[in-house]
Parts: sequence; structure tokens; C-alpha cells
Amino acid sequence: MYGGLKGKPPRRDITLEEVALHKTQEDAWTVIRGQVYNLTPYMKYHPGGAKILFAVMGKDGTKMFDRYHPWVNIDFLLSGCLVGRLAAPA
Ligand code: HEM
Repeated sequence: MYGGLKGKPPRRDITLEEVALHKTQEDAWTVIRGQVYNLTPYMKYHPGGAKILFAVMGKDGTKMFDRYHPWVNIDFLLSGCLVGRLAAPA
């Protein structure tokens, strides 16, 4: 969906430092419940608007996500935008 990652296999080793490098509208990653997503292709479709997503670009967005809509099925909606899994803390 959305062709976010063009079929690349998910990675398991992504650190928060790497996520933090992707914090612009043209290149926006976020973490929701330990999974790293490329938000860029989804932003324009977000029912809550693109602007509010600026708050979570390059960061762990789980708290914000759960504050607004813990019931939203992110696995389904962003399945094509999954970059991989956040690395375990060192
Ligand atoms: C990152 C993945 C996200 C996905 C897939 C997503 C998806 C959605 C969906 C499907 C809705 C409609 C829900 C409904 O009507 O029941 C929605 C609404 C909304 N989202 Fe998100 N969301 C995401 C992240 C966020 C984040 C991080 C925030 C806050 C910083 C946020 C704030 C909102 C707000 C405020 C609405 C309500 C819009 C309205 O009803 O006027 N979302 N989102």
C-alpha cells in the first residue's frame, strides 16, 4: 500500500539515532509500538492532517498515536511503509 518501500524486506536493527535522521516532510520516519515506519507517503492521506504528524517525525510517536486513536489498525494501514523493527536498547 502507498508503495512506501518498494518491497524491501523489513530490518530489525534500527536505532532511535537513525530514526532521528528522518525528520523532514520529504523523509519522515516514526516509531509506533516498536515498529519503524516511513510516514512520508502516508502523510497526505492522514485523516488528522499532515501537520500534526510533524510532532512525531524522527521520534517515537507511540504516545501521541495512542493519545488520539489507540484503536487505529496501524499494521494494516502502514504495512507498505514498514521499514523494520527498532533495535533493542544497547
Ligand atoms: C503514524 C501513523 C498514523 C496513522 C496510520 C493514523 C491514522 C489515522 C486514522 C485512520 C484516523 C481516523 C480515525 C477515526 O476517524 O476513527 C486518524 C485521525 C486522527 N489522527 Fe492519526 N494516524 C497516525 C498518527 C497520528 C499521530 C502521531 C497523531 C498525533 C500526533 C495523530 C492524530 C490524529 C488526529 C487528531 C485525528 C482526528 C482527526 C479528526 O477526527 O478530525 N495521528 N488517524
